[in-house]
Amino acid sequence: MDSLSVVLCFVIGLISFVLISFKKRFAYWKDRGAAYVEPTIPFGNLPIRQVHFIDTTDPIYKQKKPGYPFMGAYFFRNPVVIPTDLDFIQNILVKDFSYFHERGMYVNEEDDPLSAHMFSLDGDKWKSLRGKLSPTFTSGKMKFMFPTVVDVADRFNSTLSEILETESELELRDLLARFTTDVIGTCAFGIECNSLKNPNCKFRNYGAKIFDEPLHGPLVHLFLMLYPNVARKLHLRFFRKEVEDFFMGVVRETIDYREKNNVRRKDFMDLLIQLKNGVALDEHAQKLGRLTFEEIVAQAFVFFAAGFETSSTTMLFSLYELALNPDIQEKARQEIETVLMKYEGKLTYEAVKEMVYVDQIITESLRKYPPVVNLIRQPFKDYRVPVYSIHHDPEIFPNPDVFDPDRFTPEQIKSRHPMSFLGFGEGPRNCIGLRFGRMQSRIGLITLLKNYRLKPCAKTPIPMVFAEGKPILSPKLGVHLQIEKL
Ligand code: HEM
Repeated sequence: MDSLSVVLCFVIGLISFVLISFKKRFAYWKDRGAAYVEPTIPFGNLPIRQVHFIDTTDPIYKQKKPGYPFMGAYFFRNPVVIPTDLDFIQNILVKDFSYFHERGMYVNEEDDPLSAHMFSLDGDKWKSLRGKLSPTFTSGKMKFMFPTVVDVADRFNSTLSEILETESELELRDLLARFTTDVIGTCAFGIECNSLKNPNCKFRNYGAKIFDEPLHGPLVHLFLMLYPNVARKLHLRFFRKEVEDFFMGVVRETIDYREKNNVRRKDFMDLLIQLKNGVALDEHAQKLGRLTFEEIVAQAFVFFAAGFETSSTTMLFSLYELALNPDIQEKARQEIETVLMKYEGKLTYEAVKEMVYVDQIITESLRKYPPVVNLIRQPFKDYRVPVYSIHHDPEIFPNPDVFDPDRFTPEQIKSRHPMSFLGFGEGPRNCIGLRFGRMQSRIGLITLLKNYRLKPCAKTPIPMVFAEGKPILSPKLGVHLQIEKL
């Protein structure tokens, strides 16, 4: 045989080997009698072009088959479960939680201490942190932080009103991200960063870097999740070093200052410092040991990362829908005025709790535009609960494209399956910051609706187009609205 024939044989052999191995792998769901979507080599059921995360699961969910609790799919060569039945989802998230408590995210404590935060950690470390930090999110603690959030909202309002002296149409995505950055900057780090007034505020710049300029592209992210041990050996990080240095520096300075000057404030940092010093925050809470400095930084960081963009996009989509639905906007404004009159014009914790229609608007916005579009659980296979698809399933929410806050009256909620709304996830691994997220979104919305009327303008994206490749559901080109001072 000449050398060309040898090379040809080798190439043909290699291709045959790869094809047979893919074929074998792609028989996984068929062999088990599951309902599945036919995969293609090499991406499985993943779309080839750069897409939003919705597109990784929604086309599969839409092919769901009656009588089957899930659709089998493949992300590259890996079999993935896309649950389609709400009882089955309840088993995963709640009833069988003891088997489904892991997310399987990449953590590299040594090279990248920020990655060791509660969202990514699994096993005993997650359990211990969740136990330690749950008492920081009780309704009592929310009441304690409420005045701090209202102060930030007041500052936000006065800066916005200054901007509106010269402009009437504004892009709101960045503006609202600045508001929630200021809230979390104040509540998680105790830093008064008026990022709205100061566009070069470091908190906003580093916050934007986390989501808008991730260190790696989607392929490397997948590599980190699929081969974490190799990635750790290669010392691969998840977050940029400069982001780590910034957050480490801020937390170190804050703790040093507070401990030296005996400063106590109504914020998460105060609660985290107490945990560092071994103080049990809740009489019922188990004493689970102290938090180390690195653990404090990683948790303060995740409060920031998980808390600012989720809440700002919740407000953003709510305002977008209110601008398109002036009747709903007026009804909300009337509720705000009526309740405030009862409380002598003061935005108190109790007043906000009474504004139930505003809360229904937030929930309806989270239904139509859930910031986290898939929930991940990884017992032994990858499970992706398709939140966006469930929220848009006409069998669960008739006319899903219509924005209707009345879907969330107590009677309507009772009439549906408990797993039909998953905006904050469900079960013991749901969103720990749910109360805080709702609180800051309510305060922000109330402040804006009380003082301004919102209308669509020529630049408003109708219909909404989502940004591709972003972990949090967000509009592609921001949301421009016309804002009138009342
Ligand atoms: C409207 C605002 C928010 C939304 C829609 C939201 C949504 C979510 C969702 C869907 C999850 C995953 C739940 C699951 O897998 O079942 C999650 C987890 C988490 N969220 Fe939020 N979130 C919001 C605000 C916040 C805030 C303000 C904080 C912190 C201050 C926060 C901190 C976290 C953390 C630490 C986790 C991981 C919990 C764990 O693994 O134990 N979130 N969030």
